[in-house]
Amino acid sequence: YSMSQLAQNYLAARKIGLPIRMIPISHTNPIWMLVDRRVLALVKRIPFVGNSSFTRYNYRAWELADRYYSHAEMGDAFIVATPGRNWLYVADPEALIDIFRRRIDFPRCLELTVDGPQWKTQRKLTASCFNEPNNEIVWSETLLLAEDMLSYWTSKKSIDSVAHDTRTLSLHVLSRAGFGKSFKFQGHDERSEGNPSTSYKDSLQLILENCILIMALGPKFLERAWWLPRHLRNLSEACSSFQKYMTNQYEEEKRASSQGRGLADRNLMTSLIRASQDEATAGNTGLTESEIYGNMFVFNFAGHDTTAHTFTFAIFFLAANPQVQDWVHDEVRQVLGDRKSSEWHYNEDFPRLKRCLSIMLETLRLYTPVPVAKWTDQEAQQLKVGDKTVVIPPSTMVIPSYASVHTDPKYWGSDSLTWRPSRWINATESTTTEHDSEQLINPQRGTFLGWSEGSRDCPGRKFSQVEFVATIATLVQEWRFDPTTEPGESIDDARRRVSHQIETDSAPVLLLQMLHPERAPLVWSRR
Ligand code: HEM
Repeated sequence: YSMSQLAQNYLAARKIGLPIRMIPISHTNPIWMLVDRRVLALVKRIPFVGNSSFTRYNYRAWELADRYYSHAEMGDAFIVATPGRNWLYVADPEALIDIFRRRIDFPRCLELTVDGPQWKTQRKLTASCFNEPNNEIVWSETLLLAEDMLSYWTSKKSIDSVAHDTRTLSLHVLSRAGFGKSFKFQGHDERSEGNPSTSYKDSLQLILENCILIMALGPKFLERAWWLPRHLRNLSEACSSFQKYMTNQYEEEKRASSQGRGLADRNLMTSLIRASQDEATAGNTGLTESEIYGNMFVFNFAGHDTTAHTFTFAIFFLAANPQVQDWVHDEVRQVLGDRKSSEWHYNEDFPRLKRCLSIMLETLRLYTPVPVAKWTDQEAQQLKVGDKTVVIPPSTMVIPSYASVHTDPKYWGSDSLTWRPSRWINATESTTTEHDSEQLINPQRGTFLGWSEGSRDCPGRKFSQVEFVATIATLVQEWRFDPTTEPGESIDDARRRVSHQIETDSAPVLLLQMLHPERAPLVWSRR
């Protein structure tokens, strides 16, 4: 059956007229996904078979290892025919912009949020909550948390919990900027077991750690199933306690607004309630209570691991590249001097910390955490790729080749595979100070898609940038960090080991992440 499906898909792919590669197993087959890398590592050793489309394309996220090579061989678009669907990979910047623009023609394959006209209302309201007052909250809360994280890290001989601690930081920033709830940072060894049925933070943490399970089983099922194992019952308690918290917030904001005053705090939840009520007052459709809860869940889900994984990659890249640490440190000293973080100002300081931001951009360029998959759904679609127009049949996956456009030497130069944040900075004619003459470059449209593009791009882009810049500036202002050395290893060897680990031990779990960052502990020393 599989082979006949593959043959049919191959014939359909031939009609499109683009280069084709065939793979015998669908790379999204869940059983295959459990063993794909292990099996292929064995197959690679077999002479003649070892180097084939099967070993090259038949696993999830092969794009990361392949970078721009397949597109260099086959051009800006090619098809991988599988027994499931045909997958069209596109690396032409203009065609990509066209795909992102045509939201209806190329919908997301897996919808996290709603789509259609309902989406339009929701997006308008949700986007309005990601505003400058909220970014200011992100800035000040991140500074407090990053300061505490740094104190924790520098109080230890070495740190092997970077990934864990940056997840805590990102969760706490979300709970403050999302719901108005502040929590003190607790490092990996300081964390006490909380009670998810009474604590808002513990319930949110448990929910985010298990969101796929919750989505698969459904909160209603969990609620009714008293016979489930303890862990799942805890999860159910966390869902209801979190729901209670959201209901309280909702009622409070509604009360405040019916008395003609909004809550002073412009967090995402209160802003969303307010925006929705304004919309209803103007005679348009606002959001229902459950739509507000749904959106808050999506904000948390979408803003947690994305930022935390990016932090982990960036911190390990910095540990492996001390010269880049010095380069960012220079900027932080020029912009912030000796000022304590309580005296840093979002409006004045954040826009000047361009080198700090370039660390994030360069990390996302090479390790883009969120894969975006579109498809043609039930209709055939035309797409212009270069000077050729192709007709893509229904039910074809359409994949923006991030890993290719982000590393193609055509756009990024001959060292495109090297992590070099300074590529994002251009020095222009000097303005007031030497540092302020530096500007962030604007890459050619369609060649950098870290936060996606078009009407469904990431509304949390600036939120995540503010969080990232505030953290990096805090970490490098007075301290430097290096990998610990293993017996017989020089510090340069240790740095090479960390670079190698980033390259070879990163893969998608839910999102792309470093798989075992704890294997490379870091040590902190004062500058
Ligand atoms: C490094 C950090 C981040 C990266 C790389 C990132 C990337 C992305 C990407 C690529 C998408 C589009 C996904 C798709 O089309 O399937 C997206 C969507 C989204 N992101 Fe982010 N994101 C980040 C941080 C955040 C944060 C901090 C928040 C919120 C606090 C957030 C909220 C959202 C939401 C709500 C969507 C869905 C938008 C819609 O469907 O209209 N993101 N993000």
